[in-house]
Order: sequence, then C-alpha cells, then structure tokens
Amino acid sequence: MTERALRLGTRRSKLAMAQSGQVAEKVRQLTGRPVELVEITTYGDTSREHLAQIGGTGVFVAALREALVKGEVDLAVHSLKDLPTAQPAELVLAAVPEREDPRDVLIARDGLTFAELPDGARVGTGSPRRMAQLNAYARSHGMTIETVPIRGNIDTRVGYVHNGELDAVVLAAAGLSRIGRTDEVTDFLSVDTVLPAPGQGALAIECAAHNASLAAALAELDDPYTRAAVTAERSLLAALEAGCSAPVGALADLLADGQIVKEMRLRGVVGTTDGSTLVQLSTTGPVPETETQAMALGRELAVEMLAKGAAGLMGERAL
Ligand SMILES: NCc1[nH]cc(CCC(=O)O)c1CC(=O)O
Repeated sequence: MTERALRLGTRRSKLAMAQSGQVAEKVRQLTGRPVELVEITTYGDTSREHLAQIGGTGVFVAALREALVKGEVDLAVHSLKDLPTAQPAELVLAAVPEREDPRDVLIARDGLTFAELPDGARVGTGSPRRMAQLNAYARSHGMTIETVPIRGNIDTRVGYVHNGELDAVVLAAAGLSRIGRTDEVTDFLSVDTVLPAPGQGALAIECAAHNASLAAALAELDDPYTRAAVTAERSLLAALEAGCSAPVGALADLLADGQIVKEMRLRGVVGTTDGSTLVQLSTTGPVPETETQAMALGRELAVEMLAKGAAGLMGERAL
C-alpha cells in the first residue's frame, strides 16, 4: 500500500524552490512517501515596499504558516532567519538541519573585495544590520562608502552590479550556495567584520503540532548543535525586543579544544545604520543541552548589551 503524498508548502522564489526541493528529497528518503511541492505566495513576495518599512517580521512566513494551520500542506520549509521568534502553539519546529555557511558575502564589480572598494562606492543592501556593520568597518578603515537600500530576489540584487547601477551588493552565502551561484562571490565577509542575522544559513522545517508522527519522522533531520546555536541567537533577538529587520547580528558557535567541544560562544551586535555606534559583545557558556539553556545564553547576552545602551540604537527606524 502506498501512502498519500506529503504536501510541502514553499515560496516560489528560486531560492525557496531550491531549498524546499532539497528538503523534499530528504523527507522522501526518510519516510518512503512521495513529497509534492505546493507553491504559496507570501506578502513579502508581492509587496514592493522596503522590508524595513513593512516591519519585516514574518512577511515571508505568515502565508506558509496559515496553510499549515489550515491543513492545506503537511510541512513547510523556511529560511530560519525569516522566522519570527514567537512560535505559534499550533505549529512545531520539527527540524533545524545542519547550518550552511552563515556568512554574508560581497558580489562586486571587477572582482573587488570589500577593502578594495574605491571611495564613494555604492553598496546595495536593504538590511539595517548589514548597513550598520559595513559603515562601521568603513569608518574605522578610513573608507567612505554609500549604502543603497535595495531588495528583491537574488537575480534582481546581483543584477544591479551587472548593469552598473551599484559597485557591489551584499547577500547571504547560504542563499547563493543553495542555488549554485557561490562562484560569483568576490569576498566572503569575515564574521569578525559582519555578524550574520540570527539563524542565517539555517533552515526551519515546520509542521502542525498535532501531526506527532510526521514531527517525529522530521526530527531525524534535526542537527542539535545548529538548533542550540540558532535558539541562542533568536533568544538574544527576542530579548532585545527586535525583529528580523532590526540592526541586530548574532552568531553562536562551538569552541573546541582539539576534537573536544568545550563551550558555546554567542556573539551579538547592534548598531546605528550609519555605523557611528556599535554595541558588540560576546559570551560563552556550557554547550546547551536543552532549549531552556540555549535561550538563557541568548538572554544573558541581551542583558549585557542592553546595559551598554543597545535599546537606544535599535529605536532608530531608519533605512
Ligand atoms: N532576507 C531574505 C533571505 N532569507 C534567507 C536568505 C538567505 C539564506 C539564509 O540565510 O538562510 C535571504 C537572502 C539574503 O539575505 O541574501
């Protein structure tokens, strides 16, 4: 007897289709069931407004979650960094697979790296987090750059460099890697220069909370270290009371002594988009073994960042 196909809800962008296709294949192998992709259009796909203006939070995710709640699809794949920090009770984050490269990258004309950009270079990014950190780097290295707010899918954004409108654009390495375009990268930005968005490079696989057998099957795709890391990063974001369009970067990683994993480190940054002020801090603790412990690591760092004035920097709703 063959069971009915699992319906996997996905956005229609090239990136969403690529990552959903990759997860669909793994779910097929895992469950032995056919998996069909169901395309869903989200507000973030149709709105032409700047993300920082529409609030960012959940614009790519709400319609997918609605389809899950209504039972129109069985599972959904999101870029974890697009997922609001509040988890709806009807849904479970069934798996967070192993994270890809979390870094941001530059695609610049003539193969230029960030440090090689000429004075006055026009750098496209709609992300306040990227603007804040790139401008801070430029200031401290005697460079002048102009950050230009852009949005759109990967083709659109890279297109601004090819058509000469911009000298460079900044994107997530993971997105380019999932659509097989890392060869166009001209500079992988060190996380010491630009901390990624909380959850960047990771995927989230959600299903209905009542579908316990599917949730249990999907749990096989979970990577506990990635889950602990992104849980700490998102807890920091939530404790700062910031959304995914706020100028907040965070990255948790493991500190090892040879082969032995010792601790988890969590780094966080908040800044003004002009880069004149950054609050950048780091904390370490035992590798979290529970969600509660991972959340505590994030909250701990948030308290320290707030004590250093982080809230005042986020109040700014500028592009
Ligand atoms: N904000 C859109 C978005 N959501 C996830 C990714 C990339 C993939 C990822 O970080 O997992 C991107 C594009 C980008 O920032 O360049």
